[in-house]
Amino acid sequence: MLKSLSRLGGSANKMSLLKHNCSSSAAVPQYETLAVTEHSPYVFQVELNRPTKLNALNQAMWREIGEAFRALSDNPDCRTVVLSGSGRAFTAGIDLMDFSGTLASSEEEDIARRCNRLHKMIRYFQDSISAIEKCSKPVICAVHGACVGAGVDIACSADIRLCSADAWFTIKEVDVGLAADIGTLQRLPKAIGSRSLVNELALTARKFLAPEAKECGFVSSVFPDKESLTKAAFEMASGIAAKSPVAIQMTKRSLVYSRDHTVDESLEHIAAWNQSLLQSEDLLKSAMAVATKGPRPEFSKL
Ligand SMILES: CC/C=C\C=C\CC(=O)SCCNC(=O)CCNC(=O)[C@H](O)C(C)(C)COP(=O)(O)OP(=O)(O)OC[C@H]1O[C@@H](n2cnc3c(N)ncnc32)[C@H](O)[C@@H]1OP(=O)(O)O
Repeated sequence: MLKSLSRLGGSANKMSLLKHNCSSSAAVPQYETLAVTEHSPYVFQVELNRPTKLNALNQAMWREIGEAFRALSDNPDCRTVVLSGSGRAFTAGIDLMDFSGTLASSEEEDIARRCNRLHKMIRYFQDSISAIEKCSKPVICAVHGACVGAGVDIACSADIRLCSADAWFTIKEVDVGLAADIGTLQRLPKAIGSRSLVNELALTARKFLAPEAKECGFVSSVFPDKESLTKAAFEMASGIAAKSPVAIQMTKRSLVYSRDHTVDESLEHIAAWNQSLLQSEDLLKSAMAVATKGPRPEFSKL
């Protein structure tokens, strides 16, 4: 087995020597409503950071979530992201004061122009939250306390959801006179098994607590408190970050693609990608380490 692995890796080994540690660290941008930090090598944290307003999403936060996840997607120093909230809640959803200001229109604005503006605004908010799903790096969403409205949109866009025992969720939109339009109605039915439960939660806006979130598969684990949740989220993130970034990023890409396509389309999708990625040095390094029971390999930045 080792002989055939080394044949496979002849050119990959040379490439590895040339490329190893060639790329330099990129600076982490600063944000008004988010705290973005490099927690440990290759692991970043994005913290919603308006704790006095329970991390309600104002205009700046809508903009910055999109900006931050697009930047992390392109940042070779980032391999996994933990997304959490500062203070006593994950988020209380859209900032209702800020939002009512956005909805107000001047008397000169006719219906067509108002519709045009609102359509753009909705698409802009959607793009911001979709940037989490489109981020090439896995995003682990760690929810504690309230997760309301737009918070559920955010959680639905993450790859892995964990929560603390005090977490509670509500698809609150119908209670504030809205049909949810930022992704929950599109993504939640694909995240949990029961269509009836999705419909019930969206139509009644009733709270669901951590045990129910776990039981229905919305979160994969519940931890006793925020501290243990955060610790577990970072342990998971570090474990993922230690693996081949080629393998991890392609796995995320394939999982997201497969959710929205047929099995046959998805098999062709991964075959088309893997005809290139099977030639990566990461495959050789990882397979060698497994075959020789050797130490975990280091991987070049991606
Ligand atoms: C195009 C549309 C795009 C997106 C649409 C998204 C839809 C949604 O997100 S719908 C959900 C909207 N959010 C809500 O309805 C939640 C409102 N908040 C609450 O119900 C409560 O705050 C709570 C989450 C149950 C927590 O209650 P409590 O523990 O008693 O804290 P409070 O004293 O109420 O709040 C503390 C502080 O935060 C401010 N705040 C809370 N939520 C919001 C919010 N959504 N928008 C703006 N501000 C909020 C609250 O006013 C307090 O601020 P003070 O300055 O201390 O008064």
